[in-house]
Amino acid sequence: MPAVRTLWRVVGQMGQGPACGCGMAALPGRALGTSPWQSPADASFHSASSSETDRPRVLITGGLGQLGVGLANLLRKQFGKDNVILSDIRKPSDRVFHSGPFIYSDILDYKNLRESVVNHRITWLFHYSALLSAVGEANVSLARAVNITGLHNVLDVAAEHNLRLFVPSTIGAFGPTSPRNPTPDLCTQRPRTIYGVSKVHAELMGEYYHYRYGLDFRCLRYPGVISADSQPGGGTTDYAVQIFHDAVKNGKFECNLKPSTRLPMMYIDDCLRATLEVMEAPAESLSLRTYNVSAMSFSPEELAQEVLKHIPQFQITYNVDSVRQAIADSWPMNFDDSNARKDWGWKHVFDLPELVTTMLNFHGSQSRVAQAN
Ligand SMILES: NC(=O)C1=CN([C@@H]2O[C@H](COP(=O)(O)OP(=O)(O)OC[C@H]3O[C@@H](n4cnc5c(N)ncnc54)[C@H](O)[C@@H]3O)[C@@H](O)[C@H]2O)C=CC1
Ligand SMILES: CC(=O)[C@H](N)C(=O)O
Repeated sequence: MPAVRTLWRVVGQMGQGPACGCGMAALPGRALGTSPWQSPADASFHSASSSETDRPRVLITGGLGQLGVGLANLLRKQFGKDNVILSDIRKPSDRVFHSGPFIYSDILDYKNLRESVVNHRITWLFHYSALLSAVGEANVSLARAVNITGLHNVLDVAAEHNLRLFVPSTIGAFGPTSPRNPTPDLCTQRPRTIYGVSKVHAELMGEYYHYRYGLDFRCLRYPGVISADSQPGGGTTDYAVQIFHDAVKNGKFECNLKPSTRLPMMYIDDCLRATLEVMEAPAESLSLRTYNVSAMSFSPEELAQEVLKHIPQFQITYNVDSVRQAIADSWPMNFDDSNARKDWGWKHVFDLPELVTTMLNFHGSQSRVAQAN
C-alpha cells in the first residue's frame, strides 16, 4: 500500500490531515478520525481478509446520469454485483433499482457521504455528480455548489478513508486561449464556463491532494460521450446523442450547433473502459494524474453525412443556440491523448462509422420493439 506509506510519511512531517489544513476548524464533524490517520494498532484491528482486499468496494456518486448506470454495469461484471454501489439524489427506475445496490447520497452533505463510505466499506470512489456545461451556465450558483463544494467533500472523504478516487474532467476544462487543434495534456487552461472552471479546480485539487497527502487521485478528461440507452444531462455535445434518436424516429433533426463545429467525441463503451483501465493501471505507470482521452472528432455536418449512408431520406437543419455555440467555439477541436496511449496503453475501439452503425442499430431495434407492442 504505497499510498498509505506516503500518507504516514507526510502526516508525520506535517502533523495534520488535509481537512485540518483547509478550513476544517469550521466543520468539526469532519475531524479526521479513521485510516490513514488512525494508529497502526487500530488499523490492524479491522484488517480485511485477503478475499476482501482482492476486489474493490465501489461507490459511484451521481450515478443516475448519462454515464453512471453503464459504469455500474461494467464494474459489476468485473468486481461482482454487490461490490458496486450506485448513488444519487434522484429516484432510480425499477430496472436500475433491481439491477444492484442503490443508495441515496448527496455529495453536498458531508456526513451522509462519509456514512455511505463507512457503512459500505468503500475502497474506490467514482465521483460522477456534476452540472454539465449548458445547465451550469443556466444555474451558476448550483453548479458552483455541486461541482466545487461537492468535490471538496469528496476529496476529504477520500483522503480520510484512503480511497482510490476517480474524478472525470472534460474537454470543457480548456478555453479560447488553449491550443485547440490538437490540445495537449499540459497547456493554458482558461475556460469561460462555470463547468470548465470547476473541472480545472477539480484537476488541480486532486493533484494537490495526491502530492501533499498521497491521495490516489486519477482523472480523465472525457470528450463528448455518446450513449444509446441513457440521456445526456444538459451539455454542449448533447446534439450528438439526440441526432440518432430523431433520425430513426422522425427522419430529421434540428441541430443547435453550426454545421462546421468540430469537437472530440467518444462512444460510451470506450469511455467507461478507459475509466476502468486507468483505475487499474499500476501507480508507477502514471506519469500524470490527469490525462486527455480521445477517440474521434467530427462536426454536425460530418455526422449527418454518416447518418445519410444508413437513412438516405435523413434531413438535418440548424437552429443555433448562442450559449452552446459560444461554448463549443472555445473548446478543443482535436484532443492529443498520446500520454494515455503511452503510459497505460489506452486504445479506442469506436471510430465514426462504427459509432453511427451501433447507435442506429440500437435505436432501430428499439423502435421496432415499440411498434410491435
Ligand atoms: N456525458 C459527457 O459527455 C461527459 C461527462 N463528463 C463528466 O462525467 C460525469 C458524469 O457525467 P454524466 O453522467 O453525463 O452527467 P449527468 O448530468 O447526466 O448526471 C449527473 C448526476 O449528478 C447528480 N447530482 C446532482 N447533484 C447532486 C448531488 N448534490 N449529490 C449527488 N448527485 C448529484 C444528478 O442527479 C445526475 O444524476 C460528470 O462529472 C461529467 O462532468 C465529462 C465529459 C463528458
Ligand atoms: C463534454 C462535456 O463535458 C459535456 N458533454 C458537455 O457538453 O457539457
